[in-house]
Amino acid sequence: MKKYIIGNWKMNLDYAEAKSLLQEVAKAQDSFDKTAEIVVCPPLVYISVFHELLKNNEWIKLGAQNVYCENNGAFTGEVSPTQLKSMGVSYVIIGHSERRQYFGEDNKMLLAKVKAVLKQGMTPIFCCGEHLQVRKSNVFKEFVMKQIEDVLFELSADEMQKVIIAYEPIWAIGTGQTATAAQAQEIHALIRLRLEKQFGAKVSTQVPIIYGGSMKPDNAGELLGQKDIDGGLIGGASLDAESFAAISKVSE
Ligand SMILES: O=C(CO)COP(=O)(O)O
Repeated sequence: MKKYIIGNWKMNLDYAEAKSLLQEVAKAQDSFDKTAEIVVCPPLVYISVFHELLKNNEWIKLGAQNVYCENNGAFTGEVSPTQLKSMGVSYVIIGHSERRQYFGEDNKMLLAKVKAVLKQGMTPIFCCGEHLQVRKSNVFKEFVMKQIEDVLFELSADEMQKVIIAYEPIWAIGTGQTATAAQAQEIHALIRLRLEKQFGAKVSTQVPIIYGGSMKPDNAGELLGQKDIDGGLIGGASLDAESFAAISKVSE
């Protein structure tokens, strides 16, 4: 399966910085793995300018960090799937732990968002992952499986095969403490097994399961070398064009 290298810029960079980072990434094309799908998810406010800037660029795909579940109406401050679609967005991150934690997004909302994004022909990147406390309690596997079952098992097999799953252990996000390749692979394999039981082998082998949490050029090789790790959702290291490119390259 093709590797997915996805940069989540979160709420970082002013416009001048964001534009110059995008230009640096575009200039570094030769340093990226040509066979990987490269996606950048800037803050929403830059999406329309990035759409323009990427007009003649075929290899960098545009992603959004969030979306609302309705296409239009009186939802002050929200942005809809159709609006993102019209700005050339192909990927949408849904259920990032920061949105679950700080904005109280629950399973019902996440399912509505996943469905709304699929309806517009965009790819949801559905995030799951446990807190340190849960990891220590030893029920972390059940916890992560439940996050997936509660939302994604409401989809049809046809819908499911159009979703990317991102496993992001919360204790590894922005902490510099990455999961070991074995820890990540263990959960990825389990997710794939659950997908197979629910949706069949065809779907389970097709759904990309990517890892996020302090992925850097020096640990990406081992992580991306695991059988069930199909890419990375990269925060901090995606804010530097060279590191972002290097992460894609180590997986070649
Ligand atoms: O949350 C993440 C990506 O969505 C990971 O962030 P870091 O790579 O900064 O740990």
